Amino acid sequence: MSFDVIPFAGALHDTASLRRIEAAAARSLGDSHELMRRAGQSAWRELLAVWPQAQRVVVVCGPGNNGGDGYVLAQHAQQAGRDVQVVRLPGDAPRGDLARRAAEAYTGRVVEFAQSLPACDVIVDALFGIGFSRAPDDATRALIEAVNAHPAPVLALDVPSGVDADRGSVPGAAVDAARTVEFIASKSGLRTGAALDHVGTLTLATLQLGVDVFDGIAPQAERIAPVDLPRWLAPRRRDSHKGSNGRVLCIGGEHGSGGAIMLCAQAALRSGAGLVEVATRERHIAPLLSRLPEAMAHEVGDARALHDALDRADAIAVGPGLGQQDWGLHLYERAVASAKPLLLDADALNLLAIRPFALPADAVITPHPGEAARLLGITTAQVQQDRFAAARALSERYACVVVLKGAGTVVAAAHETPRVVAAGNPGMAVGGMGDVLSGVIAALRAQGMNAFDAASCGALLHAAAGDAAAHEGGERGLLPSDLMPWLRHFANRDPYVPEPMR
Ligand SMILES: NC(=O)C1=CN([C@@H]2O[C@H](COP(=O)(O)OP(=O)(O)OC[C@H]3O[C@@H](n4cnc5c(N)ncnc54)[C@H](O)[C@@H]3O)[C@@H](O)[C@H]2O)[C@@H](O)CC1
Ligand SMILES: [K+]
Repeated sequence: MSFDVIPFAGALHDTASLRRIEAAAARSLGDSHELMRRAGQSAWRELLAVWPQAQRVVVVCGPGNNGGDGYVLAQHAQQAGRDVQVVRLPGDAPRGDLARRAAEAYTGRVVEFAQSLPACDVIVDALFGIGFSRAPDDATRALIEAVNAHPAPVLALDVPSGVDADRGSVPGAAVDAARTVEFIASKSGLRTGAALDHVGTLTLATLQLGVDVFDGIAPQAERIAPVDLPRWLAPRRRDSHKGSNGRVLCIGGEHGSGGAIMLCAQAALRSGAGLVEVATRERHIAPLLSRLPEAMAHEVGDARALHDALDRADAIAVGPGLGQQDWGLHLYERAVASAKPLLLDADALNLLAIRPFALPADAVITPHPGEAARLLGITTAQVQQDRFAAARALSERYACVVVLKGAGTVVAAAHETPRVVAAGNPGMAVGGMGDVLSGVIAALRAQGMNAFDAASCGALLHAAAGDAAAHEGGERGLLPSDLMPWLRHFANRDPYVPEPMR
């Protein structure tokens, strides 16, 4: 059976799985070269469809099979009457049989890269694919920089060269592609971290393989996009009441940080919580209630009031503006000890890093890379080098669900396939955005969603709202408050939403 869409649309694979899939595909076709032929041909079709006017095509070929795909494309371009040049580094003639065969079939010009690339309308990046294995040396870096400095758009084959297709990191320099056509299956590393600045628009060429080539190979991660929201956000029952929609308790707002807990509470209400209470400093209560009369706010100096509020809550968000002084520490300890569905963010994570309490089962933490680094005792750069590994390590160390924020948010939990959020934008890198996310996830928990789904759906809802708000008025100057109407929109919307650009 042939198919154009892989069986599990959000499936993401790592390079080890891809090697196994490729081997199964080669066995089923009885010829490895056929795969390369199909890869090069589909990439050529993609180039033709996107840049039909392009007459001059430069194909930058590396020494491996990614280069082999490039020679196949070059041959198609030449046969179609285009002005084609293959450019390669001195010493980068094809090394393996497959790529050599593809190179021999191409009879056009091959030039060695010196300092600059020829004038052209499109550059095809066939330097490295999933075989990229180390930081580029000086000569390779110079070639990558020449590609990026060239005015022509770049079509990357399988992976933008220089991007680690498993981790999403860029150990040296990487090609900035306008488009990347992935072969056979989508790669987990192209959905998170630094990779997102290099991939451009991602498309998938399935090479007309049968579903059987995926037999026994589980995806490493799942890509989730706004179209997936209805999976979790079914329409409400007609006879629901405010109690059945859950009561959220938001804890935080030390002196000087009252806005954080207000944003958290407002986001919880806009994400469908039936009742929202806020435990905060007394001086924040009046401004909070004047902005958000739907919330109930308490001064928590009184131990009885805190006990009752904790007892009533269906889910607790602790951390926004909490501070790390005695007041915050006390509230953090009480929240963790409550054994209620718990969301920890911001200062609650800083307190967790220095006072590692055992978290209640199914707690959710939402660190940004800096907080994740503190929680793991490593550097932020190390977190970003492998965001999947960092999220997994956090979920194991703290026995909780982890939402590792940043470009391509990763949601991880023990015994679950990690999810990567294919939405969100750099306008969301602004103070207060995390407080909104905390409120969203706590609201979904209070409405009965399990921790992993609430974390995934909440991260997606937050990102979709951020994209809609940015679409309205731009990324710069986007405020967390701008997301509020969009949270409501996406929490209720029709099943159909256009796919994002990646
Ligand atoms: N194996 C298969 O069945 C298929 C492979 N295909 C293509 O083949 C690619 C994988 O091919 P390969 O495994 O040959 O690997 P690549 O072509 O991605 O790269 C491996 C080559 O690059 C060198 N290299 C890696 N990192 C380097 C660095 N930083 N600096 C300098 N040299 C470096 C390696 O020494 C090796 O020679 C896929 O991404 C895909 O494009 C497709 O043709 C489809 C079928
Ligand atoms: K490439």
